[in-house]
Amino acid sequence: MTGDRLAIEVSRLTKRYGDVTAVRDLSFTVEPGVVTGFLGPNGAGKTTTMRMVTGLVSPTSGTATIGGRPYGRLPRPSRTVGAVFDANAFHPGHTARDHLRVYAAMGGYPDGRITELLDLLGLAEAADRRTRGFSTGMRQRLNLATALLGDPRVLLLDEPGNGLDPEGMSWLRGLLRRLADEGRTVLISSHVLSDLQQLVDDVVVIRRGELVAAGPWSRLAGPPAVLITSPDAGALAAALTASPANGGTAPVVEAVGPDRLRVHGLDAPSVADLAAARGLRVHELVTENTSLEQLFLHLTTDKAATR
Ligand SMILES: Nc1ncnc2c1ncn2[C@@H]1O[C@H](COP(=O)(O)OP(=O)(O)OP(=O)(O)O)[C@@H](O)[C@H]1O
Repeated sequence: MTGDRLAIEVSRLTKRYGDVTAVRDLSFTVEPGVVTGFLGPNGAGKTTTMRMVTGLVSPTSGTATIGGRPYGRLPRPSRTVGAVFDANAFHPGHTARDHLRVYAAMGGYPDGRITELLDLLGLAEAADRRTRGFSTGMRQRLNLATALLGDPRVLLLDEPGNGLDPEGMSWLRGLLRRLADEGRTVLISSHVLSDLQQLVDDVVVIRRGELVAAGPWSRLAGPPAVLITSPDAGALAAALTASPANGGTAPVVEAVGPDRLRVHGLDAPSVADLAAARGLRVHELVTENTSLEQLFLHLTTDKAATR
């Protein structure tokens, strides 16, 4: 399947466990060639959804397909989809190489692939050590190596950054970026939103099993705000709200301190020009991008969810 671009399609997926509805009527698409972040508070249904996509859990209703087919109907599922769910699923007495040998034998992959992956995942030196002494970061690397054995076109990783130090995170970002650039489909869940921000192109946000938002991160984040410090903040706020921006609507101005304003709907040069035209003093002007964390909190609080 080398070179295939396979989207994941989740359509009206529902999973009930007795009285608990873990996932409810959930639909979204994960595109190939980009890294998609799967976000949601604890218990939102991320793992259940990923398990349904990989055929480990059967849906109560709805479908999940990869390249148009359910996981169970893919011709060679383990060569098409690599998934990581549990960072601790190793035999403690096995070395990293033993662990990969077992999985390589099951999938019919050559031994050369093991050495290649131990190198790629930065585990060459630890290859012959028993996994019982592995740090969480090393376990994450070994899990990823296991998922990559079949050179899959689709990767589903549940919290792959857990336990990685900043250097490990930066390495993981580079690796996932490269895999996506090769046209693979990469879906990762994470709690550490600041780590994801520098990595994801698209996001899918769920809450209590339901979709809250999905799409390119840059679109969901919206245009940046402008943070301005001015001893003439009051006069500047009045001038800004009286000035229609490009689209004809006035910018929204928020007071964030006695001499600080946050301006939405007008870019930094326009704010500066307007202040200069009115003879108002500006001490500081900063463009402020929405963080993934801000968007996440905005989308997953009760107030947002009941809109
Ligand atoms: N096998 C199961 N039996 C009963 N309830 C379950 C089962 N698996 C998950 N649940 C419930 O379904 C809901 C969603 O759980 P899930 O693990 O999918 O969420 P999550 O978003 O991955 O959470 P976390 O970020 O905490 O891992 C939770 O209320 C959980 O308790």
